[in-house]
Amino acid sequence: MTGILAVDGLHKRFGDVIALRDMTFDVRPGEIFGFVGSNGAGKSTTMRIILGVLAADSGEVRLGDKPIDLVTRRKIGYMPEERGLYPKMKVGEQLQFLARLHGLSAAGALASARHWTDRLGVAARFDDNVGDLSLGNQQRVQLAAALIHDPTVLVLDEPFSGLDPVAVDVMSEVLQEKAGEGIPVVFSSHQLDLVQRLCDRVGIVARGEMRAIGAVDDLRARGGVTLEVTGPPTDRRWADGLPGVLTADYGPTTALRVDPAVVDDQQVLAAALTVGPIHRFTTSTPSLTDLFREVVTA
Ligand SMILES: Nc1ncnc2c1ncn2[C@@H]1O[C@H](COP(=O)(O)OP(=O)(O)OP(=O)(O)O)[C@@H](O)[C@H]1O
Repeated sequence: MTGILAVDGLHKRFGDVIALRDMTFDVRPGEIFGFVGSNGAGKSTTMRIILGVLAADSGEVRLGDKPIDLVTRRKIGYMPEERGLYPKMKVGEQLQFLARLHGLSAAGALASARHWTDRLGVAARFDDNVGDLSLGNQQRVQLAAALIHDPTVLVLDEPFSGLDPVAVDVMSEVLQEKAGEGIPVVFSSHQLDLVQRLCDRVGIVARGEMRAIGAVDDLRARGGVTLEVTGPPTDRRWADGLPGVLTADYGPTTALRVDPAVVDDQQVLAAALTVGPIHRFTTSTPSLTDLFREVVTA
């Protein structure tokens, strides 16, 4: 049993730059947690501290109930932002070498290297030097390197950057599979459509601080719901004063910001029909991208 990965109150300063202020979140077993934020927000710094590559000025990282130490850190599968493979070493040799470092037997290391290169679609490159692979294929090998020792936690810094759509699908499937085995999975990404699709929960960071955290749908719902109505004449303020209608932006398509707990969409539709025919009536919630913009620019 892995337990919760808890990042608790991390502070980190580089000279005058405050990289992290009270960075706090947790990732539960079986959960995929998306870590998003603008460039320089502090994602890589947080991940490096989790891995112990960097020390925090204060705060703590725990796995289960215990502060993370050298032994528990070895159980983490990590994909660093600066990809750390040796370009002149063969794919298979490199993976076996990393597996042996994690304590696997020679036979176990070979089996694991074969398994992951096959699973990630780079089996044909087993005997090629890493440096001769395309960047996307190198990234698949980098993921294999993170998985080679059957980790009980996954911490991946921008695993999707630069991947083609097929590789994105393979990477997504593997992350879902590992979460399905009950391990905590955290990854950073700027590809918010992917984060929205894959993650159970998401944390949005800006300037070293966690600004919003929660299930993607809950965060989106917090951003409000908009009813869009196409059809009624634009000069009639037909929605003013209806229960649950917060603002109304009249036009060829009228956008109503509504409180979903109060509004009755059928009442809104009936009110619209009193002034003219309705051609379209839809509900929309903000995307993760809308929310991200709002949070990081606040
Ligand atoms: N070794 C370092 N020395 C000095 N400053 C650093 C160092 N590492 C990070 N920083 C600074 O700390 C802040 C956070 O950087 P970090 O790399 O964690 O951001 P990030 O969210 O991963 O960004 P990106 O999305 O661009 O990768 C930035 O202002 C960065 O310049």
